[in-house]
Amino acid sequence: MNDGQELRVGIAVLGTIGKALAKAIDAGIPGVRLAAVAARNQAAAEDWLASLRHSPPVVSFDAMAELCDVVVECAPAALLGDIAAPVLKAGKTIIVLSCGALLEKQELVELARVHGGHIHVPTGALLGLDAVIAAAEGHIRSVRMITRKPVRGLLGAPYLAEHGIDIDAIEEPLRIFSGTAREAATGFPANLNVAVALSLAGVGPDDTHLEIWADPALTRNTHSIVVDSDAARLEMTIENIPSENPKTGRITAQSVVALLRKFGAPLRMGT
Ligand SMILES: NC(=O)C1=CN([C@@H]2O[C@H](COP(=O)(O)OP(=O)(O)OC[C@H]3O[C@@H](n4cnc5c(N)ncnc54)[C@H](OP(=O)(O)O)[C@@H]3O)[C@@H](O)[C@H]2O)C=CC1
Ligand SMILES: O=C([O-])CC(=O)C(=O)O
Repeated sequence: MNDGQELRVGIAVLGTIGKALAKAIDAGIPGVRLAAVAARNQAAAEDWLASLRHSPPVVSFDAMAELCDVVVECAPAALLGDIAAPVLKAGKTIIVLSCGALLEKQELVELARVHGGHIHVPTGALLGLDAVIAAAEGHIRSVRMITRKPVRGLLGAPYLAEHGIDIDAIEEPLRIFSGTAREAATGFPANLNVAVALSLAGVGPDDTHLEIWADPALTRNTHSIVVDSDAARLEMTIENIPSENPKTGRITAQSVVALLRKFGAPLRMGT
């Protein structure tokens, strides 16, 4: 925090989630200020930001770590290390949406530990992480998730090309993947962050089982989870309305807004 105890937030980068977040912060979250934004096309970003009430500077990832207390990573997964490392080296907090990439970047957790920084994975497009985290304080016997997505929410995933799976013209639901959250993170880096978030909250990426279905009749990204533990059995489903990016549910940005609001709130709900 700076002297005024105002939380200075940075957004990296200005895609679908980034823009929704920038608008929400600009509209007003008590105690929170949009202090900087990173984007690869500086001129386009400055153009877009000019419509905000308070337009922040467009800066590099390194400068963002200096200017902000908290940085929200909402970029392609391949950029996670470049965005997070300077933030963590500065002992600050990074909110990570491309959490699938964290599995291959465990050194970031060590950086956070050494420098007193924090990595926060929000609930994002999922539900129930609070209950899964609580269940993990006891013994979880199994975690299973079934994801069903419209075809356009899955197109472009490397797993499809690697396995010669063509979903363009399917007319019936097709199971395209069955495996662990870790395998899904590699095969679907832009589509299944939620499975990795669930795994990190619960029993880890190698013991969290996942099926992915492409369903041409669906309009929503749907995740159904069953957790069996010695404290509770959880059964939960979320049907996400896609944003402008068909891979990304609208609720994802709202999850981060809710988290930022919590940082400054006298009454904080949830685990
Ligand atoms: N944890 C969760 O629950 C969820 C996580 N996600 C993840 O959040 C991340 C962001 O999602 P979303 O906002 O929908 O993604 P978008 O595709 O809408 O935005 C990505 C942005 O990244 C920019 N970009 C691409 N390459 C570079 C680069 N080399 N340097 C700087 N910027 C670059 C693009 O810029 P340009 O406009 O110039 O092309 C674009 O603006 C993704 O990794 C997604 O998988 C999404 C949903 C849920
Ligand atoms: O997992 C993701 O990255 C996104 C997702 O499924 C959703 O928005 O429903």
